[in-house]
Amino acid sequence: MVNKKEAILKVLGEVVDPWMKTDYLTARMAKVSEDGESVTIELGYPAKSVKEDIQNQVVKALEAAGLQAKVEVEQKIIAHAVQRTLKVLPNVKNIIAVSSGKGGVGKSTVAANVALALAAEGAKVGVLDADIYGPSQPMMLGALGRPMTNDGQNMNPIESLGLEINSIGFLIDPDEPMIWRGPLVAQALTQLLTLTNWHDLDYLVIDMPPGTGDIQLTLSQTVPVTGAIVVTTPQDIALLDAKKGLRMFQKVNVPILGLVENMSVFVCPQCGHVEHIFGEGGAKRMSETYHVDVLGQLPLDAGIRKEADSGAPTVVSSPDSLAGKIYREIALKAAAAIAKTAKDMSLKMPSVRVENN
Ligand SMILES: Nc1ncnc2c1ncn2[C@@H]1O[C@H](COP(=O)(O)OP(=O)(O)OP(=O)(O)O)[C@@H](O)[C@H]1O
Repeated sequence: MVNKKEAILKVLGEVVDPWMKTDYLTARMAKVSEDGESVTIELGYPAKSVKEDIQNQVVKALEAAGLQAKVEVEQKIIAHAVQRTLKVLPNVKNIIAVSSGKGGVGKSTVAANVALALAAEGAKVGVLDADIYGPSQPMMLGALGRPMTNDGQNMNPIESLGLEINSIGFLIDPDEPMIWRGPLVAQALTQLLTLTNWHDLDYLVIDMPPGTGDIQLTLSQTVPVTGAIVVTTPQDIALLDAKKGLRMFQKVNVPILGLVENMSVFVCPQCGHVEHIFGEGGAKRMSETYHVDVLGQLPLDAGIRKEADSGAPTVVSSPDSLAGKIYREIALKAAAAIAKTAKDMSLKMPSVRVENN
């Protein structure tokens, strides 16, 4: 006779997590007590807003199989693997690079909203503004002032809207043209990353400089990135650039968490008419060709611009708007995609030392 624990595990092997699209057994997220009286689902992504749905989903699946148990849903975010030649930072579990093939497609707006959405789901989140050409995170996130230092070497991030923030904008003169060469920029950004006193972050969202030149390539080789989000607009030319971005990350073995298509459609505020101003279906075609997910498609929306430019992005100022909902879905899908990547094993591996006796 099959005991209760085994029967429950069999059911959990058929219940698919809505964000990871994997069943709880395969994803190794389910724990069942020996007597089968209690079930714990340990999510690898922050999920405050969806925990209850997941709990109901599991309870219902068990009931349908004639089983009853106390079901709890918890979240435990761990560090995942980065490029083989690099090490995960000790105080940042996962780094998400938000990049775009060209400027002005809404990369910084997506980065800010995704960071806020992850924080709203219960994660500890930081933002590193590495966009040397237009550091806009301090303005978008209302992060005023300059990072202070206690020891003359490390900087304390600025705190705003529940996030820890540091920006290259604090260190450069925004009125001076940026003429640094790639290696110098990468060096400055790596220092900004490692010399900031991040406080045990689950995710650090990096707003990357736009483009796919040598600065971006050097960064993708020197910053320990867990996964990348590529932002694009539907225009063909932006998509061509986005393709270069995808290939760049694939070349350096950084998993692509997915694509975000920004300014996808225009919805007329007067009559509700939907217009595909910049063409239709580009991100979908690209996702099929490159086998990457589309995390979300955002409309061209005056609210998004106003909210971001006034220091309170959509996720905090209109969380229940359509755009707010799309940003939250993008963040959940990206975090779930990270949860599916390989764990960071570097702490578990003994360090090898060769000694001459
Ligand atoms: N979906 C949207 N609808 C309307 N306006 C938007 C949308 N997304 C972004 N914007 C606005 O477009 C402008 C450019 O966005 P953003 O700064 O995020 O782009 P970017 O790709 O980071 O540019 P760069 O890399 O050149 O700094 C901003 O004023 C922003 O508020």
